[in-house]
Amino acid sequence: MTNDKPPMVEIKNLSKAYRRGSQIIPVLQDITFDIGEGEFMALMGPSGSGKSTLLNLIAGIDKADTGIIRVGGVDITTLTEAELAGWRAANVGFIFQFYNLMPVLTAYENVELPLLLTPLSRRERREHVEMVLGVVGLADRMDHYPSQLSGGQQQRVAIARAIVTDPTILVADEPTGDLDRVSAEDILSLMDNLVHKFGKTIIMVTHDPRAAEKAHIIQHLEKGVLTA
Ligand SMILES: Nc1ncnc2c1ncn2[C@@H]1O[C@H](COP(=O)(O)OP(=O)(O)OP(=O)(O)O)[C@@H](O)[C@H]1O
Repeated sequence: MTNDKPPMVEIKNLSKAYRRGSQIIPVLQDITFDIGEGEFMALMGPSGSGKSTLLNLIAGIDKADTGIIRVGGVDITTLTEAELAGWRAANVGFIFQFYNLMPVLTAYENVELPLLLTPLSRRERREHVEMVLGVVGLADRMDHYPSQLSGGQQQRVAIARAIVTDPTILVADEPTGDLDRVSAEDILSLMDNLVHKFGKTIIMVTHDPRAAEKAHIIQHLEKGVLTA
């Protein structure tokens, strides 16, 4: 795929180690790659190879030791914790393996949650929430609680919540890991739609080869080093 725009995500010479007492455990070593706008990337690799750590760095949840992470032109490694929190809220949509919905809130209320941090009026929030619940095919389930929804439907609500603020990037950590094959296919088609119809940029950690097949690019990590 050719793309003459600057990359949506630029990662240069990124390294990260965890310290346990005097022990230093290298987790990511000298990682460099780009992700274009509207691309769908899968991160694969054995357990412990550093996939979630890399995803968390790109999403601004964790801090790199060295290197550059530019997302939408902003080098997030230079931001303070407070700036990073604001940046995350405005720029990153999260999709988790276990959905992470609030059980006491309806589908509508779960999706509205990130908008409560914005200056949007109640009416504007309603328009946004109804629109994204329509995109994920759950317009008729708005008043259901998570416990009244299937796993696949809960993941759809979580995806609606991730896109409702129109973030710069979507990060997904094993989004199909808790789903049966049919629901997993369904969620992957939805993610594919977000990329093709809405131009979203997605970075997804997965062990599932069928999930990776949907992606445009697959990056393999092996003991903290990119191998492809
Ligand atoms: N907070 C932490 N403190 C110390 N070590 C950590 C921490 N988080 C992760 N690690 C270590 O970093 C390495 C990479 O972990 P990471 O979760 O990124 O791997 P992964 O490829 O996502 O694995 P999995 O597929 O099992 O989720 C592992 O050796 C892990 O033990």
